[in-house]
Amino acid sequence: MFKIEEAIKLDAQDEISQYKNEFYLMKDVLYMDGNSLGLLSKRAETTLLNLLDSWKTLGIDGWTEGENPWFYMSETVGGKMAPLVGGKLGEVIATGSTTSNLHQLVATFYKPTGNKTKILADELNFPSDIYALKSQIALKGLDPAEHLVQVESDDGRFLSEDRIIEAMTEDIALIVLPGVLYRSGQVLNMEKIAAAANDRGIPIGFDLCHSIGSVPHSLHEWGVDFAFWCTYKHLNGGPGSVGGLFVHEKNFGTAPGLAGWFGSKKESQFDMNHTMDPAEDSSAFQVGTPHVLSLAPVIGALEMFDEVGIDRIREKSLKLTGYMMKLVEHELSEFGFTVGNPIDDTRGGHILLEHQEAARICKALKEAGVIPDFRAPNGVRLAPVALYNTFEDVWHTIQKLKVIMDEKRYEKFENKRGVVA
Ligand SMILES: Cc1ncc(COP(=O)(O)O)c(C=O)c1O
Ligand SMILES: Nc1c(O)cccc1C(=O)C[C@H](N)C(=O)O
Repeated sequence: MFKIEEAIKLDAQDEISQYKNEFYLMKDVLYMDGNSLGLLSKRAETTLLNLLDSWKTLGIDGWTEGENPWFYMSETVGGKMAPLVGGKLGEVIATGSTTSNLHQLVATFYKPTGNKTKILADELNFPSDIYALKSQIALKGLDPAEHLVQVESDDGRFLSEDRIIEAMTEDIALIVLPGVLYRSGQVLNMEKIAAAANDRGIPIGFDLCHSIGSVPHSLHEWGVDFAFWCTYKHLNGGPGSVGGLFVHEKNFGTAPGLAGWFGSKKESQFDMNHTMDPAEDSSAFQVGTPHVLSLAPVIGALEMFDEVGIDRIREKSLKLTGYMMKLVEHELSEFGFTVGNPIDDTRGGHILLEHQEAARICKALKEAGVIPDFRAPNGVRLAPVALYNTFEDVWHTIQKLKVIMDEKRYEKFENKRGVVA
């Protein structure tokens, strides 16, 4: 069970193991950071190079000609992401970044009126979301200290769905929550939470940065009003690759809070009228010219999700993290780690090991050829990725961590994070 032979056996049983050959794996490196920046695949590289070629050979005509006409790319890539979030065609658009999409969606769906003026969030979400929510509240002339309600966590790791639902009181005008928590990897029961929000008539949106490409979603069926995400983590779209958003078709026709000409109907966009004629679907929530160079690699990266399907990815991901947790328990029990992720199937695509020396343990792991990431104040996140990591990678990672702990190799580093952790 704990010997390398077990890892070799598990790899031999893995039906999607061939996909690791699609990626540029770094030499002598065990890459466990797909939840911050996924690796480059050959297909993503190809679609990026093809895009450059279309610019080279077509110039301005690249907007409407060539393999992937730029004018329609946001819609076509959105369509390819739709199965990953359980959206219908037209409900998903590739655009913006996580934070800019959140701004767009809050500007659209946050309509404080009468006593209903507050936004419900949580105290564990990624800081950028909280900054955006506070600034949107301030833009309405309201005080964020009073109008942002953050559901508390008992242990700093997990949120209780029941507590979230209890906080959906009369004064809540909008709800924004993560699908998977960025530190602990807890998968929130989005279906249950969305049903409660729908019952109370409160618009609800989810940040899917850590869940898209890692866990399946059925946003349309669950009645979620909107969602937003990045494509550079589990989708392997590259640093700064274009993000995405979902708007449920029940909300089509809602005027975009932040308007811009790329939100227009395609056929009238170039009429140059000063009265906007917004698209009838999620396209309406685009603002300016798409960042086509940062969108191009996403096309190739998504092909593999289409071929494999999110259910098989989730199945392997759970096996990888399950195997990793067993090894942690067996090999690292004497070194003072606490497993900070859910141990059952409500964990997402990574595990979180908490330790007071976490910052320098991460540095020692990097020195030993393992790429983790550190999350303040005490977290080592390890994300074995279904498309390119193996069970052997997991085995070697834990063996290396054991040596680091056993020989206290982390002691030569300062217990302080780097500029980009
Ligand atoms: C959950 C979550 N929300 C928001 C962000 C911010 O995303 P962006 O920099 O793409 O706006 C990140 C990561 O960067 C994240 O993990
Ligand atoms: N977006 C990032 C960046 O620009 C640099 C380094 C890391 C990131 C990340 O995405 C971090 C990620 N949101 C997290 O969960 O911590």
